[in-house]
Amino acid sequence: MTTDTTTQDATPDATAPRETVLDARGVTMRFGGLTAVRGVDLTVNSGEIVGLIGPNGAGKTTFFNCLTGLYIPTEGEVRYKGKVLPPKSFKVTAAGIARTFQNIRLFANMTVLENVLVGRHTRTKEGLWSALLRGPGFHRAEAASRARAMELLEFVGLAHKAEHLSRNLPYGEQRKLEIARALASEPGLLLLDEPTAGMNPQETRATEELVFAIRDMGIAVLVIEHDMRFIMNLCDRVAVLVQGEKLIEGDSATVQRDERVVAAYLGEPFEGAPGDEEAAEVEQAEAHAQAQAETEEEAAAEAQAESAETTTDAAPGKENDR
Ligand SMILES: Nc1ncnc2c1ncn2[C@@H]1O[C@H](COP(=O)(O)OP(=O)(O)OP(=O)(O)O)[C@@H](O)[C@H]1O
Repeated sequence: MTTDTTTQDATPDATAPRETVLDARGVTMRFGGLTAVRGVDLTVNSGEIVGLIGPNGAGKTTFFNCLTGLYIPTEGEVRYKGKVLPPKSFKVTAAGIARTFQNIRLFANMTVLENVLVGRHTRTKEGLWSALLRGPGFHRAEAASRARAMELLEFVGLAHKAEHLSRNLPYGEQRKLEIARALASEPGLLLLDEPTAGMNPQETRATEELVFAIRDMGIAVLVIEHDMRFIMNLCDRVAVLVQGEKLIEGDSATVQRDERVVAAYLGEPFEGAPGDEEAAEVEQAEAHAQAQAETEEEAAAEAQAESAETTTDAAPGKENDR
């Protein structure tokens, strides 16, 4: 009976009305003369896993940084559950958005458990005096935090390593720990920046299951990833960024079929693609260089054949010695 209730509570009701968790409108980010993100709109609703893909340098991480207060967008607005987000990352975390980083950012000399406890600080109500005096309130809060941190480690499969130093974990487990730490702030939206980078296929598969489980806990997910199979299996919706602009957004099948997306990934220019002319110039130069190299090779082969004819009495094995 108890188990049934828990399962039902954890699984989002597909018929329940969707709430807009994240609403980014016209987000633009310029660095001097470079526009890394241009006028991007994106929403994430409760119960959704949304993918953000695009070639290297497309602006995905910059967009994430605009959502999490690391960057203040040059233009545009980001709302979380209807409220405009404050331009400070710790306030964004307190509001309910947590993230992981492309380059893992753990406290290497802290234990696995301590890393998760750090992630709980935005949810700990005990103030400075309580912490200094270490009164009963502090001890109660600390015990509750540790219990929750252990639950989260259990959830990601790292409870047995709670007392290990985080720097001693294999790479795949460090990524899991980053996720546990992000979950420790009890977010309503989790942003994952390349969660499977450097993972083997089994670890990637396990991460897929983990993200589904996070969604089933009632947390909406926005994920950047280069592994297409992972994205297509996982996401309800996928948005594609190319050179800072949103090229297309749709379900996995629609995005996968779109020839502009295929072209952007394979590096093939599509009609009207930004940088078309430059790509054509590079192609032309490469073709020219190759033709020249072939002509030189032919000339060298001819010269070699001629010299072989004039030295017919060369000792056996001479050819190999050269
Ligand atoms: N702080 C910064 N200052 C100047 N330029 C930046 C800064 N951050 C990013 N850029 C530039 O903005 C563009 C987008 O970079 P970004 O890292 O957001 O792309 P990305 O899609 O996340 O790439 P990748 O998939 O390789 O991680 C790049 O041209 C990058 O060099």
